[in-house]
Amino acid sequence: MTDEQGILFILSGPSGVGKGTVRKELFNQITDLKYSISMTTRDRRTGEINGVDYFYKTKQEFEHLIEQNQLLEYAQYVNNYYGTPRAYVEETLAAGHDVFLEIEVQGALQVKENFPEGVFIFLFPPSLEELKNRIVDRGTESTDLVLNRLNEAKNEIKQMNAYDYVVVNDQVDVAVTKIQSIIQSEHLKRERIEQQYKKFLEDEIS
Ligand SMILES: Nc1ncnc2c1ncn2[C@@H]1O[C@H](COP(=O)(O)OP(=O)(O)OP(=O)(O)O)[C@@H](O)[C@H]1O
Ligand SMILES: Nc1nc2c(ncn2[C@@H]2O[C@H](COP(=O)(O)O)[C@@H](O)[C@H]2O)c(=O)[nH]1
Repeated sequence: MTDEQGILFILSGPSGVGKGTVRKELFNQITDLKYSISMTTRDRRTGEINGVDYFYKTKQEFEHLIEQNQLLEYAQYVNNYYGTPRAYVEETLAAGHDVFLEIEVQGALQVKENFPEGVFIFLFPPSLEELKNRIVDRGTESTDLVLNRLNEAKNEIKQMNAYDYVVVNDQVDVAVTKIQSIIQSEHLKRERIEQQYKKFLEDEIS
């Protein structure tokens, strides 16, 4: 057991619930958290930057990454691939930094199998009506894609029991404060376990 490894935090929840908005505000408050930039085959939206919002890949490039086992998890979500680069996450955690993933539910469940010690947070909408308004008002998807994403949302919400924490995103600042508290308490929990383990080893030697 070592206290050098960082903690992996996974934020997921339905499209449009506000994961990106909450994550960006969280990163304004906590500067020593590292964001894992995902790979995707979806088209770049206006204003998005390759290497900042995502690494944009062709389907062929993405499937090559899958074959090379370079993804910690990946999912097909509404006709596109999305995935987390394995090397960045493993190397950053090993260097002692916390890593933050913002991913959909199928991918989060894969991470849970490989990294059960991760901290899984589900961001929940105040209502389905509000979720729909947020996706529509964002204006980034066609009507068909909004409907596909809302259908996915219902399946995703059914799986929120698999998460360690559920945070309602009614007001962004309140959701951010709750996630900050989760991060702090997870650190305290691990410090206490570490101390108990060290004490156990000392007692055993003496
Ligand atoms: N608490 C909130 N109250 C009102 N509007 C919000 C709130 N949080 C986010 N929004 C708005 O909802 C829309 C969707 O937010 P955002 O893009 O962050 O969602 P997301 O979960 O990251 O979506 P996706 O999974 O599709 O990337 C944005 O227009 C954002 O400004
Ligand atoms: N399984 C993964 N899901 C991811 C990843 N990166 C983002 N996402 C999620 O996909 C949907 C759609 O995203 P959008 O940018 O097209 O709106 C959303 O829920 C994202 O959180 C990933 O690496 N793996």
